Amino acid sequence: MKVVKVTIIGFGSIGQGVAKALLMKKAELKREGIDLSVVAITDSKGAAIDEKGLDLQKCLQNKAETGTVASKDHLGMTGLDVIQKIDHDLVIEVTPTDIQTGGAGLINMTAALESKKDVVTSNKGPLTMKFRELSNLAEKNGCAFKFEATVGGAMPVINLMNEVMAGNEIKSVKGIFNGTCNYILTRMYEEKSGYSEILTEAVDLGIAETDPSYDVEGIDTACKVVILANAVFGMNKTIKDVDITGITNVTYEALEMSAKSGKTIKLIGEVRKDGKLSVAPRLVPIGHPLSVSGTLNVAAVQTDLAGEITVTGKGAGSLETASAILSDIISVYKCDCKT
Ligand SMILES: NC(=O)C1=CN([C@@H]2O[C@H](COP(=O)(O)OP(=O)(O)OC[C@H]3O[C@@H](n4cnc5c(N)ncnc54)[C@H](OP(=O)(O)O)[C@@H]3O)[C@@H](O)[C@H]2O)C=CC1
Ligand SMILES: N[C@@H](CC=O)C(=O)O
Ligand code: NA
Repeated sequence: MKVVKVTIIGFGSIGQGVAKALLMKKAELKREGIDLSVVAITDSKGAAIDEKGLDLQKCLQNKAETGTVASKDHLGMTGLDVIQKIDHDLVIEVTPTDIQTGGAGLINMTAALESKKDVVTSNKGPLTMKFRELSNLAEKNGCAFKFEATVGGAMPVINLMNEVMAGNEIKSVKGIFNGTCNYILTRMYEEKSGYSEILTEAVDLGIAETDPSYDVEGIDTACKVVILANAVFGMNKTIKDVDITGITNVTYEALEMSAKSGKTIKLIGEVRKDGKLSVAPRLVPIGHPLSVSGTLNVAAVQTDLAGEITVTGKGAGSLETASAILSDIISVYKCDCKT
């Protein structure tokens, strides 16, 4: 069994979730013929490196106790340094989403693919800005580029439409793609309060974006709509192509009035085959498949052969999102000629 050498770039909620999932699933992965060795982890302060394989439990402990995973001798070392200097096969890129410049994620993914490393990511910024360029680079260099975790967290949606439902024409997809907004709308109604009070709870749960205005202003949902449009429908869209309204103007009174007529308000993202992309709060009948609560996400996919398929699952969260990353890793290395 070949050892797959891995780096984790970003060690916040998701990076730590990945480390925990790898610890929990080591034996199962080996049974699938996959022996993963994490040789470097970085956060904003530096890196931990061991070319023979890091002790993940120790890395989690160091992060909890000192605020950084970095060892004293690798303080200041960046994700890019690690990608360029350390011998490895797979980059798990989980730095913050930045849709202004693509952030460190775009630099890291480009460098990884240019040096023929596989990339698995939950970072939406680079895919929202440069999906086609990154996919082409991966193809040109024979690398895997997998991103199930970028849309709907643990909820299978990209691989569902591209792989499991192969043969179907996908006509449209719509649903709830932001766990933070769904949690806030659910809790606002329960607590009779405004969105800003509940936002703090979502931040504490580790589900909000590093900049939570991305969540409540609908930008995060718009990123996911763009990724679905490009990765599933073969479009070439950016965030400028999405009509976006967030939840900042939704009040408790509006939720209460909707409930009186048997409806609830949900932030719905939609991709239509005619190219129309939208994000907006919409009225959904209580009990309808799209009226899921809390951090749940949901996607209703319209197809020509299968009709409507609806999936739901945790759209955010540390271990939940790590599960989508793990399933992408397994799909790359199980029965793969690379190993
Ligand atoms: N949280 C969730 O439920 C989900 C998140 N995502 C996406 O996953 C990604 C990670 O999210 P999450 O873990 O919640 O974010 P966090 O803010 O919790 O963690 C981000 C991590 O990246 C590190 N970091 C920041 N800048 C850099 C940099 N320039 N180079 C290297 N590391 C850097 C931070 O360092 P430090 O620790 O030192 O601050 C931190 O470790 C984001 O793109 C997000 O959109 C996707 C699905 C669900
Ligand atoms: N902040 C996002 C995290 C997952 O993409 C959300 O709340 O859905
Ligand atoms: Na997903």
